[in-house]
Amino acid sequence: MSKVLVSDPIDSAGIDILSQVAQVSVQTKLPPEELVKIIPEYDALMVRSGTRVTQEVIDAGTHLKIIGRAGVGVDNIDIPAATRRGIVVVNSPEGNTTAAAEHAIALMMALSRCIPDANHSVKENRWERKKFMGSEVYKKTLGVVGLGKIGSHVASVAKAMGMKLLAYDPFITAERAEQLGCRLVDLDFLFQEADYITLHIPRTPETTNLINAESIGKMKPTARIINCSRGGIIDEAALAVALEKGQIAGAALDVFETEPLGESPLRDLGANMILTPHLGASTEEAQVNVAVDVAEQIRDVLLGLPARSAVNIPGLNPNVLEQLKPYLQLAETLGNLVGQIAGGRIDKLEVRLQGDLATNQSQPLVVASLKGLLSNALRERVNYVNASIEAKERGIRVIETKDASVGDYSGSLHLSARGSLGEHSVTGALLSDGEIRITNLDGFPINVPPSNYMLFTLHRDMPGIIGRIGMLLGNFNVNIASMQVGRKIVRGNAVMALSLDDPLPDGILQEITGIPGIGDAYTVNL
Ligand SMILES: NC(=O)c1ccc[n+]([C@@H]2O[C@H](COP(=O)([O-])OP(=O)(O)OC[C@H]3O[C@@H](n4cnc5c(N)ncnc54)[C@H](O)[C@@H]3O)[C@@H](O)[C@H]2O)c1
Ligand SMILES: O=C(O)[C@H](O)COP(=O)(O)O
Repeated sequence: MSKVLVSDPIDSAGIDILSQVAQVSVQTKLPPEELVKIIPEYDALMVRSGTRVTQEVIDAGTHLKIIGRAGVGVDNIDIPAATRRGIVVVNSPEGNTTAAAEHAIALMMALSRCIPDANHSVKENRWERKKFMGSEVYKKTLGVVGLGKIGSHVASVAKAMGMKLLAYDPFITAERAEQLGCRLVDLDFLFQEADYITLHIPRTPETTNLINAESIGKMKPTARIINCSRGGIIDEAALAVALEKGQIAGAALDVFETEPLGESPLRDLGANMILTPHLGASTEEAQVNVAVDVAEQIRDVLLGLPARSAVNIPGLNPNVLEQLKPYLQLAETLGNLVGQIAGGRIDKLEVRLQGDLATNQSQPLVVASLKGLLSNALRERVNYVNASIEAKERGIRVIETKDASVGDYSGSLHLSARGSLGEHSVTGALLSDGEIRITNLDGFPINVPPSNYMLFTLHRDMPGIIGRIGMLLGNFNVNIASMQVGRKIVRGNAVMALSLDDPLPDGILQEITGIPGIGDAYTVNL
């Protein structure tokens, strides 16, 4: 039975799902060295933001197939290290969107009405009505930095509260912003005009310290900043100085450069600074959502099924995956086949999507073809995660082409590989029942299903060849399941494709190529 380590607090709904297929061990607050020590035992690791999944952890996790992040941000996981090792990393891109957006709104309201300090004051037996004079958000301008899932939700709630909305997001269109009731503006304009600035962006080199002394200097003295996205996007020292000096009116932070927040000047500020301990996703609903979402994906991957929200499988978004699922197996089979025929070191692979298939995204089929191709050398070590990297490291040049013209099949996939045994090509298609057919080999039309053991010959189309091959295989006690010849002209060159019930014994290829008229022969195991 597979083993899953859960190293952060995860809702029991997720643990129940994992327990259907695996032995689950929940061990939170593990010191890093302890995690490295125990991780070799596990097939899967499930975390939130509390566990740092470093390269050391990943390298030690020799059995790891999947790392699941029950949440959005995967910045605590070394994704390149996981990708190199072929470990799929999944997250829950939408499970806590509402929770995080509502927390941002809650912080904005708490800031505008001094709620935390007023609460504290009453509990301390004071009644300071004058001290906690608030300001309304109605008709104020909210600047949303990052108009993705959470930013959009915040915008729609703020709009309902009567706020005017500005947005900065270099990756969305003005039309999309308009649909959300926002005016897309440049960052400086947003800083200058906004009464409230809310951040909903990932931490990247571009966004690190986006809010700093200089950008704060552009803001109104009445401006208030909310950060419910990632620590490090605000220069905390600069913010503390600005609040101390009254350069801006307030800030509310849920996330910090270092978590848990250690010694910090932010702690010394008054009602103009609200701090929460990374609570954006901490609602009962969000925790069930993310736990179920990620546990289901871990379960599926452990059962050999694809994950719907893998962050390190390029081009495989859930919708595309669903649509292309039958073709992925076709691509993998053809990749495997052409890899064995081309043989040895492959330096070029052309992947051509033909007919109806040409309307699809090619990337997933390229990855699947590479996985099949490389499985000859790398066996189970190659998967959808690392196939492209492995191909690149082996110097395989990949050419993707599309040809919308329809041939014998409405949609087909053509692979051509150049290897140490020459350049070979194979085409395949799916029948209406989803069955795979190999429809062409090296330009010769055939129509054979793939099978475990296959033999292909390139020969002269002349009497006696088929019989002699049949005799030879019979002598070696190899049973022929099906046989087909593909030729372009009578008595010209031809291809023979045989599906066999038994593996071909060593040395038989030499005897086959010794038959007069046979040029080349290839054994293929699919
Ligand atoms: N506090 C919490 O507990 C909590 C919970 C969930 C998510 N988050 C964090 O919130 C952030 C937003 O999450 P999301 O689900 O909305 O992500 P998302 O990917 O849906 O949206 C992010 C948006 O930021 C935009 N963006 C990227 N770089 C930008 C830049 N340089 N300037 C402006 N915009 C930029 C993107 O175009 C995108 O629209 C993430 O950092 C996520 O990790 C925090
Ligand atoms: O990226 C996220 O999903 C949030 O930061 C939530 O993190 P958490 O799961 O540790 O609460």
